[in-house]
Amino acid sequence: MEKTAALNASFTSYSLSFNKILTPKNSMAAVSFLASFSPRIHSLSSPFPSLSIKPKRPTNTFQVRSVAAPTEDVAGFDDMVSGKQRKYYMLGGKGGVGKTSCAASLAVKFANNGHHTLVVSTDPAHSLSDSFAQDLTGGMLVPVEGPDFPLFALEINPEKAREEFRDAAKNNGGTGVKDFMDGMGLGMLAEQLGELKLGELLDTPPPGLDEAIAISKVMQFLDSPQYSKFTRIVFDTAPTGHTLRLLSLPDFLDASIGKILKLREKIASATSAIKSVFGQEETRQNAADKLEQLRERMVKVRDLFRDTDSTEFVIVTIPTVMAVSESSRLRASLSKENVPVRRLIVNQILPPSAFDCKFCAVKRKDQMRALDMIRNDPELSSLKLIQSPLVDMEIRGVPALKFMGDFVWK
Ligand SMILES: Nc1ncnc2c1ncn2[C@@H]1O[C@H](COP(=O)(O)OP(=O)(O)OP(=O)(O)O)[C@@H](O)[C@H]1O
Repeated sequence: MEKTAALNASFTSYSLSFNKILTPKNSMAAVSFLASFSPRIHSLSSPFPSLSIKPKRPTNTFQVRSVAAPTEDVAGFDDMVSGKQRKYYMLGGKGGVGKTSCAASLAVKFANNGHHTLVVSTDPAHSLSDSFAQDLTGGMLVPVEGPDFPLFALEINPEKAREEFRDAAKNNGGTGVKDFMDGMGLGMLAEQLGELKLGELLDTPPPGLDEAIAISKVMQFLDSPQYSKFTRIVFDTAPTGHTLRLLSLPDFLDASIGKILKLREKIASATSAIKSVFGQEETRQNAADKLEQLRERMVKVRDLFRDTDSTEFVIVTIPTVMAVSESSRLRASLSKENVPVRRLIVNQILPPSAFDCKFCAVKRKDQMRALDMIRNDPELSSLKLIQSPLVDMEIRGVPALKFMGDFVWK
């Protein structure tokens, strides 16, 4: 009975209805996490000065109090949420640091604050479904149940799409390729692939083709009027390497298409007289126009990712030397690509404790060293630092994501 009562733990100042996800086991875990923010410990070493918990007397309910602190507005969420113009947030970083959890919690928070929100995963190893504890697979927009305003999720599997593309190329000698590429919003590229025999290159795909398919699919959705209502788009990106290819691809395509177009012009001027005799001039012109359209679309994507007014890349990391080093390189690459970065989430920081075991004490020291490294890193020190605690339960499902969102996105 006592455990059942604990299930009803109420986290009042967060207005958190956590009951749906609490089992007797993890409810105690939640309680122990929250209890670790006791005011006494907080005054010693808490890296989260705005949080403290005060267990109520013997009533089996717990209360998290939000204590006013100068750095209360750590993430600057008010700024992120304000305005109805469409904004894009891309969350990226090293594998396993918590990108999906941070992206999903941000999407839930946007949706709970009045935005029609879309969360997109471009990571071939998707975990959005796991994070939301709902089946979001299928490559289409799927509504997420729970938030106050509509939240949709889209899991794109670029590698699978490429496989399908390659199979279509083999089986249908090109026609199936066009149908498939049309479906992906890349019909004009298919024509070029056919004409230039680029299809053969799929056995050794050009860098970034997977990401091209991912971008193209998202743009296809967002271009259509029925999706114009989405005012916040959150990308849960693949680990660092993929992300950088994704960002540099529009430039790569822009350059290649530019070259192809020039080449075509030269060939065209030499052969147009002959071709027009055989009635092929119109087809050639049509294909060139479509290629130009693709180029323009990619330029649009590239500009979007670099638009400081509408786009922001949020780096997620953990307090280890390796992760911080990778984040620093990522920031440098993003700066080179002119992608706006303002925030750095340091996730999975050990919560304060008065009684560290030897393991925890060593770990904590390591984490503090990594945090110092961030403060002294030329690429990272200027970013808004968002510190997110390691919680001793799995963050799964909308109520848990809301819970995480409330301490990360303040
Ligand atoms: N602050 C946290 N406290 C405790 N567990 C966390 C925290 N953040 C994330 N996790 C857990 O860590 C695991 C990995 O998180 P997540 O899937 O969000 O990472 P990721 O960076 O997206 O991983 P991948 O690179 O594999 O896609 C999950 O089990 C998640 O619940």
